[in-house]
Amino acid sequence: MSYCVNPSCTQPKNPNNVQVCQSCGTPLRLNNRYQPLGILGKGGFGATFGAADLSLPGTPICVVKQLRPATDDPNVFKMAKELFEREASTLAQVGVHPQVPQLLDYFEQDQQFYLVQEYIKGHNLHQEIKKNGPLTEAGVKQFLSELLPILQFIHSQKVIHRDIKPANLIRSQKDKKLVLIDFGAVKNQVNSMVASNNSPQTAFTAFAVGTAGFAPPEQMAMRPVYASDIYAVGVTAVYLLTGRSPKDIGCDPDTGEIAWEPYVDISDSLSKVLKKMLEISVKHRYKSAEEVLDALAMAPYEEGMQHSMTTMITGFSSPTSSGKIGLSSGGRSQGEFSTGISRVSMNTEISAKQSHRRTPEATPISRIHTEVKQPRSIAATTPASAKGPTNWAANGGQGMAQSTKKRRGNTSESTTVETPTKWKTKTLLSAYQQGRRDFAQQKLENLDLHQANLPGISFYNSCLSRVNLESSELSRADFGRTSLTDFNGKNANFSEAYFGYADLTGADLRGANLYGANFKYANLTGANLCGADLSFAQITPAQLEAAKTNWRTVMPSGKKGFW
Ligand SMILES: Nc1ncnc2c1ncn2[C@@H]1O[C@H](COP(=O)(O)OP(=O)(O)OP(=O)(O)O)[C@@H](O)[C@H]1O
Repeated sequence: MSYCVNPSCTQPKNPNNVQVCQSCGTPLRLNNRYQPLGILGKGGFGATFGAADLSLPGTPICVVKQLRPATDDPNVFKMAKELFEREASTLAQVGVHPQVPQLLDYFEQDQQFYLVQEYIKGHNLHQEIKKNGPLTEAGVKQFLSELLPILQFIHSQKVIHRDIKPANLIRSQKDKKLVLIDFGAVKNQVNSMVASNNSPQTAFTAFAVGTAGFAPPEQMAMRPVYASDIYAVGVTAVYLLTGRSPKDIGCDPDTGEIAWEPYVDISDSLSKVLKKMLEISVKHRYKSAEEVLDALAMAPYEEGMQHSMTTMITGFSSPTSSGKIGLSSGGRSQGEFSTGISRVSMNTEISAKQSHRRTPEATPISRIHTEVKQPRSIAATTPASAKGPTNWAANGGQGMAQSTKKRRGNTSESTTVETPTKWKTKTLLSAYQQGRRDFAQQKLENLDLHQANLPGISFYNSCLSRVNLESSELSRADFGRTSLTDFNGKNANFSEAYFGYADLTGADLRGANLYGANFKYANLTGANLCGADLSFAQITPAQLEAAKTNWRTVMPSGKKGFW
């Protein structure tokens, strides 16, 4: 089929072999090269088409965005054209990032402007949530650790996206990477021009500056800043956690803030980060993607410190304000990175315990820390489909190890800990195949998992010393605080995996794909990174110094053997 790009054509569908529209006579080839096949979306500024590039072997599919300047004034048209060209070069600049569609071409035809982009095959996050249900806390953290580095990159190129929302984030079918689409820069730039010209009829039709509910107030007032994208990422994270759009959540009538907190059941640390991302005032919001990544990386430490202080003051470990129980080591609260399902079951247990326990002298602090949040019914918020095996994040509760109660020291304080399951290669692979993704706090030493296909798995705070993961698929896996000493990760795919605070002493990562991996505060002493790909990885020169690298190692800069 050939699709007519004339917006007023009444019969845009044409047979494949015709050159001009049978209904309105508009040429069906753009720039003598692109054959529009169908419409993907339509707005006031133009439309977006899927098209075949006839000039290339195999006629690959691409995306053609049409921009219509609604003007008869030649001066304004000239200005719009200049702006379009300038913006096309900006899009070309950000399109070098592998998680942004590449700009393939741009041209003008019949007084309309066209941008040609790489076509990203896959579902967007709006579709994924509709199909599989909301994500767990771990899933949302994973999402943030994937998206924020893209934001870091585009901001470093002095570009503000202005329309971040679930529908503009496609999970690429090819490599499962998240791709940020729809840079609204062109139409918004032109809109600003229209606004400054004070002649609303002159250029492209003036349209929304982002999407209502996702865009912050300063952007709606036509004053977007980098932090405007951070706000939109925050709203997107809330959508992923709740499955609700901002319009279905509502806002605080006094402050104008989106009132999302009653709809989620997440750790205090993530809640704090989201709150700051969603600050109405730019002054109080995170200023950069890096600040958010830092806050997320520090969050477990902060909770650990808070817990230690409680222990010092009350003399024993007690539940935190969110109902989680601290570990005796003073580390992070158990279950902090677990799925919503596992956390709910743990809270239930605490609630039951609380009624039997002798409460310590009620100092204000102990009162705060023994307050237990009512567990929310997961069934009320999670659709049945979310529990099915296709949901990669919401079903971590499946096959959870049994909970037991332990007495600690002579304090008679009891807590709930998960008894580590004795995992074998077969049981772990089969649990993963059945949909389980949460393998946090497990003992998995010496397992043979070579060539395993485990994308998105969470081994948070587990022990994987000497595990064989050679040539395995572990993109986006969570190895936060995991012990990976002397493990074999040769030629494995760890793209965008999280290794924050992990111990990788003596790890073998030769030839591994570590694209975009996050090594915040990880110990890489003696780790072998020869031939590994560290493009866009978050790793410091000191960490690289402590590890082994060679001329084949692709450094975060994208260059071989150079920092
Ligand atoms: N590079 C791309 N690869 C694959 N699909 C794309 C790409 N760019 C856009 N799309 C899809 O095309 C459709 C239309 O996109 P487009 O950005 O033109 O408009 P929109 O998102 O409907 O509106 P707006 O730009 O006002 O947000 C969307 O469904 C989007 O997912």
